[in-house]
Formats: sequence, C-alpha cells, structure tokens
Amino acid sequence: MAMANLARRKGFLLSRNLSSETLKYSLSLASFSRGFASGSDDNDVVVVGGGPGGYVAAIKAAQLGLKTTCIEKRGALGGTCLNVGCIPSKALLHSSHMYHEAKHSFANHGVKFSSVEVDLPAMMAQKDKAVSNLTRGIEGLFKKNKVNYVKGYGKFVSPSEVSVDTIDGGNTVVKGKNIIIATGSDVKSLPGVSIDEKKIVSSTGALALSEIPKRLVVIGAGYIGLEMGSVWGRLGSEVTVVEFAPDIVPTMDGEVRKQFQRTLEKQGMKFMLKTKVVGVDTSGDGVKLTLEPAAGGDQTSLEADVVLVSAGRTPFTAGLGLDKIGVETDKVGRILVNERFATNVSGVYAIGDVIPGPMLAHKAEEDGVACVEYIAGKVGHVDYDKVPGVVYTHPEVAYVGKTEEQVKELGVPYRVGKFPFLANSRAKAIDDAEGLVKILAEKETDKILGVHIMAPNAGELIHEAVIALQYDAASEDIARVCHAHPTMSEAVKEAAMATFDKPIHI
Ligand SMILES: Cc1cc2nc3c(=O)[nH]c(=O)nc-3n(C[C@H](O)[C@H](O)[C@H](O)COP(=O)(O)OP(=O)(O)OC[C@H]3O[C@@H](n4cnc5c(N)ncnc54)[C@H](O)[C@@H]3O)c2cc1C
Ligand SMILES: NC(=O)c1ccc[n+]([C@@H]2O[C@H](COP(=O)([O-])OP(=O)(O)OC[C@H]3O[C@@H](n4cnc5c(N)ncnc54)[C@H](O)[C@@H]3O)[C@@H](O)[C@H]2O)c1
Repeated sequence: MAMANLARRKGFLLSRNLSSETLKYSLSLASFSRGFASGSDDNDVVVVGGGPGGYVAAIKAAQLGLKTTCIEKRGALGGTCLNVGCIPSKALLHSSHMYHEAKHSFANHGVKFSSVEVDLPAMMAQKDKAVSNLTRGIEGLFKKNKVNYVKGYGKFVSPSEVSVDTIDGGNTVVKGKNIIIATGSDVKSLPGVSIDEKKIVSSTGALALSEIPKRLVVIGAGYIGLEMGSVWGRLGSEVTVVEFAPDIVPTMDGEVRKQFQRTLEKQGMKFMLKTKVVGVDTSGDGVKLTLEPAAGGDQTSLEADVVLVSAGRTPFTAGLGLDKIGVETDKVGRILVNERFATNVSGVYAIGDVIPGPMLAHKAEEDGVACVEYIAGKVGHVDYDKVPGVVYTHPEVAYVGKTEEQVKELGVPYRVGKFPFLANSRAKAIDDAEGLVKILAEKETDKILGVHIMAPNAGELIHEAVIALQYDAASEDIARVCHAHPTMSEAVKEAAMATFDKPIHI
C-alpha cells in the first residue's frame, strides 16, 4: 500500500506539468501509451462510449490534465446503466416495493388505507425523471471538467482516429493519442426467440411495459430476471422463471441462494430449473413457449402474455471497425486487454462490459479510472476478486469474495460464522427480518475469504465486508469493532464473532 501511495503521489506531481520529462516517465511506466497532445487539435484521450466505464474514464482523464473527448451514440450519457439498466430498474424496484408494502405490510404497522392502486404511467414517469436528471447531471460534469462531448456513432479509421456519424446527420473525425473503447454490452439473444420489445422483451422493454402483464415468463434466473420479475410480480403479474442451470444466480453462495430462492417462492415467484426454452409462438394473443428439460426429454408448453429474455449480455462492438485496426477479441467477442487495459494495438485500450470480468457498473468505473491513471503514467488499481455483487430484490442479496463452494474447491481449511436477522434487534423492530450474514474465514489465519448477506439493505451492508477484504482483515477485526445499536450492521459483527469465536445474541 505504501509503495502504491508513493507511486500515486509521484505520478500526481509529474502529471501537473506535462513536460517532456512527464512524457518520458509515462512512456516508461506505460510503454504502450502514445503520450500526450501538445497544443495541437489532437486529444490526449478519446473515449468511445459514455457509460459508467466511458464517462468516468473521460472525467478522470480530464481531471488528470489530459485533453479528452467522449463519443456517445445514444444522445444521452450514462450508458446502459443509467438509461436502461441500473437506475430505471432500481427506480421501479423501489416504487413497486412501496406499493407491495402498502398493500401487504402497512396494516401490520397500524397504517390503514381504504384502497391502494397502481398508477403505472406515473410510476414510469417517476423512473424517467430520475434517468433524465442523472444523464443531464453527467453532461454538467463534462462541462465542469472540460470534457469535449461528441454525440454520434464512432468507428475506427486508424488506431488514432475515430470517424463519427453525428446524431444530427454530419460526420467528424476525432483524433486521439490514446483511444479507450468503452462500448459496453447488449442483450444476448436466444436461438428461435426474437425480441420485439412488445410480447418478447429484453430488459429495456421490461422497464417500459405499458400494462401489467397477467402472466410474465422470465428466461434466465440471473440478476435481470430476478429484479424485473420482482418488479412485475409485486405489481400483480404471475411470474414464472425458466432457468437452464440447476440453480438460480450461479455466482451466489449455495446456502444463501437456497434461502433466497425460498424467499422469492414465498413472494409468489415460480421457478422451472434445469429447463430450456426451445421455441416461442407469438401468432395468438399471447405467447406460447415450448420447453424441454435441459438434459433432453419430453416437451411441455407454457403460456404467457409477456416473455422477458434475460439470459445474459454480450459485448457490443458492432460497427466499431475493430477488424480494421486488428484489435484482438476472444471467442465470445470480448476485447482482450493486459493488466493496464491495453489491447494488442498500441494506444488502444478497452474497459467495462466489453472486456472480460464482471459485467457491473462499479467494475466498469474502476476500470475507467485505473486505465486513465496508467495512461497518465500513474498507478491504477482494480481487484476483480473484491468487486461486490448485489441483487436488488427484497430482501437484497450482496456478496464479496469467495463462496463456500469456491473455498472448498481451493482446499483451504476454513471456518464459517453465520447470524440470522431474526436475532437482530433492528430487523425485528421494523418487522423485516428475513435473511442472514455468512462469513467464511481461513482457519489458520482467520483472514476473511468471503462475505454473503441477505437483508433488506444488504447492498449497503456489504461495504464493511468489501473494505475488510481489501485490507486483508480477519473476522476478529470486524468482531472487535464497535457497531452502533440498533442497526442491521450488528448482524455483520455477530457473524464475525461467530466465525472466530461465539456470537452473543444467538
Ligand atoms: C436491466 C439492467 C440492470 C442493471 N443493473 C445494474 C446494477 O444495479 N448494478 C450494476 O453494477 N450493474 C447493473 N447493470 C449492468 C451495467 O449496466 C453495466 O455493467 C454497465 O452499464 C457497463 O458499463 P459500460 O460503460 O462498460 O457500458 P455501457 O453502460 O453499456 O455503455 C456503453 C455506451 O457506449 C455507447 N456506444 C456503443 N458503441 C458505440 C459507438 N460505436 N460509438 C459511440 N457510442 C457507442 C452505447 O450507446 C452506450 O451508451 C444492469 C444492466 C441491465 C441491462
Ligand atoms: N444488480 C445488478 O448488479 C445487476 C442487475 C441487472 C444486470 N446486471 C448485469 O447484467 C448482466 C446480464 O444480466 P442477466 O440477468 O441477463 O444475466 P446473468 O448472467 O446474471 O443471468 C443469466 C441467467 O440465464 C441463464 N440462462 C442462460 N441461457 C439460458 C437459456 N437458454 N435458458 C434459460 N436460462 C438461461 C443462466 O444460467 C443465468 O442464470 C449480468 O451479468 C449482471 O452483471 C447486474
């Protein structure tokens, strides 16, 4: 850590003065970097794509004193996450949760209504307002940081030039000494299931349905399927999730996943695991799906009004001209980069969903910052093993580090400490006590290997664990830290106590 800080400070001092000495330093640290602009029209950094990876990289580059342009085709900044992903889905998750609580839980707290109903257009308008405020906010940040913003579709004409078909019908060529590809991802289509965004929708269509479907079939029990299934289930749809694998959310700890599935089932979600969709027929009023066991066998059918395809996402590089400049990709189309986000083509970098690694907004942001720090001759830092994952259902499930299955596979002797929210005073006080904290630690050293939380606010609670893992903390470190009472966070402390010794409250 001390070394990294020293290198950061050194890089900072040098980057304030873009002299030939700076150039030498940055070239020696990042030999693939083509250096910086010196008074010409060329940019030091051009970013293609204005999502969480791209816009954050652009702002950071400008903050480091680099002349920066960001090219974005959709006419709004924020990418998938802000426009059709993280933000609109969380807006609808919150609104639908409020409706569900009002309908099913408020009376338990002594709050009674004569009636409660959904105003779907108002709910959608609230979501759209949140999105447009935030996208405009990023434009404001670009202005504040002097990032040049070009609205249009970019394609490489050479490793240092991007031709942009602008959204107003023109064309311009943007030149850059360093070009960062941050073009993100798109929905993965399934053979024989064509998305029309009406009856068969991707997440984008599922975020903008004009009516509450009576029957919603979700293909894929991953993040999108469970979050969007929860939204429409709370608003009244009968939700059936068809999943090819034997389990929901394959990346989750097995024990937590089982509890999570039971909770979702109690909420009314139905699961058909080890099942594949082999055909869809949209010729009638609704949709008729043909299903088959994943291992093969007799076909069955299932009727739906709307089908959500959420079986993963795929890197998006269409029309970018990667072949023209020879950028290498893997067999699923992800751009291959080294530890400094450099592709095989000198001066061309890639970050976010378009490269291997978790397809998450916060990971894309970290990539973006680290990538431009390297370009500027500084030290960047991203640790993919410590990127938290959160499913924003109710309760939420959040995790960081290894699952128990992964620890077993490593063959490291380990201890497990668990604490249920049923024994947490705050969770009981607010009558929202479903879930647990589970901590895995190395037996010999007590070093924390993984933390898994299912709780109403697990997505917030997990950051204590992320910091602990980042600092190589032991479970005893968390257990001996004073936690405020009454808070949900006390369950993290108690689980840590259960890991290295004994909890108090169970
Ligand atoms: C429904 C949904 C919910 C999600 N929820 C979460 C969540 O809660 N938390 C989380 O961490 N992640 C979430 N994600 C994932 C998250 O959205 C992505 O991981 C993240 O957006 C990736 O950022 P990115 O910058 O790599 O790419 P993107 O956000 O996809 O941005 C890429 C941008 O590049 C632009 N572009 C592409 N090609 C070109 C070109 N040739 N020229 C110009 N512009 C171009 C695109 O228009 C796009 O705006 C969600 C995704 C979906 C679909
Ligand atoms: N809360 C969040 O952070 C959040 C929310 C939404 C999306 N995302 C990101 O977006 C990405 C895409 O989300 P997603 O839910 O589409 O993908 P996912 O990878 O999370 O889940 C896809 C699921 O579909 C299943 N599947 C694959 N092919 C299938 C088939 N033919 N039939 C049935 N099931 C099939 C997989 O086994 C898997 O369980 C995720 O990787 C995630 O990182 C994150």
